[in-house]
Amino acid sequence: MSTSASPKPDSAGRPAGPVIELDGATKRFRSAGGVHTAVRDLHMAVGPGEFVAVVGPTGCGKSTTLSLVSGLEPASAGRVLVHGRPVEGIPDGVGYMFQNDAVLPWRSVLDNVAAGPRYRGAGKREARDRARDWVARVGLAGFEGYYPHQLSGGMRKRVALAQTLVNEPSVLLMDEPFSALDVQTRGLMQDELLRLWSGSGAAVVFVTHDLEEALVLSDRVVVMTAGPATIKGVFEVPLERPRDAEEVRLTGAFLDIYREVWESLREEVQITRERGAGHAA
Ligand SMILES: Nc1ncnc2c1ncn2[C@@H]1O[C@H](COP(=O)(O)OP(=O)(O)OP(=O)(O)O)[C@@H](O)[C@H]1O
Repeated sequence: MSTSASPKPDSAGRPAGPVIELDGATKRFRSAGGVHTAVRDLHMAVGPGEFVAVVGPTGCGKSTTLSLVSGLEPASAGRVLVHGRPVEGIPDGVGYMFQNDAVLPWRSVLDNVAAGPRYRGAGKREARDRARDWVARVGLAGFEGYYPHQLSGGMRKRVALAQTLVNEPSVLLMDEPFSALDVQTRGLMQDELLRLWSGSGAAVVFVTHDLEEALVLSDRVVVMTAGPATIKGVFEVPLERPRDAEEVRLTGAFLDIYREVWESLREEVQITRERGAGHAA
């Protein structure tokens, strides 16, 4: 795993080294049925400006891993660090995007995007100026006054992207943000994300069921085992940037890395399916 070590603090005065670090992180949930281990002994480091995708079988613990980084859930054992500091609550500089977006139906596009900066203390005018800029950057100039119900699914996702990026996160956590979109819109959003992320310096952890999506977007793919999730393998993605989401999947290099990662993932998917069949029997 890359640690992108640099001897000096970054421009925001943050410590050098990985932006995200999981060091033996484990999460156990207590329920009426007893204690359930969701993720176990995770070791992972993500440097500034790195894009890491996490894939694994259904229910293995991918979302739980993101919850540990975002501070939504405390680790039961091990350490989770963001910018070199232990995560206690939601760390500064973290932005998220989930499958269900946080676009509020009663607010216009502009007000939805301006809400984050307002909440973080920006004045009304500054928040709206920044929001207007991001609305344009995600390709929605002219739609500032529209309400979410007047937008297509893809446009709504663009609003959600602007809502997240307007806060200029140094850590971007994405949990299947495009999985509800049709295939074409999904490809467009993948391109859009790559364009907006490139040069932002943000460290991204992107959870997806879709291995193609993982490879199109990331520098590295982390394959998780059937639950409780631990890291089975880490694969560097040898595809040049900038990438075109539609074109890159047709290249020989893409097919080679796809086969290699799928070989690893397939075994875990199979284990999960067999367990499911066992439960159904
Ligand atoms: N708050 C919670 N309380 C109890 N169990 C939980 C909680 N959150 C998650 N789990 C359990 O932890 C395991 C991992 O769940 P998680 O949502 O992290 O998996 P996932 O890989 O993201 O799933 P999917 O692929 O379906 O999105 C599951 O068995 C789930 O039921």
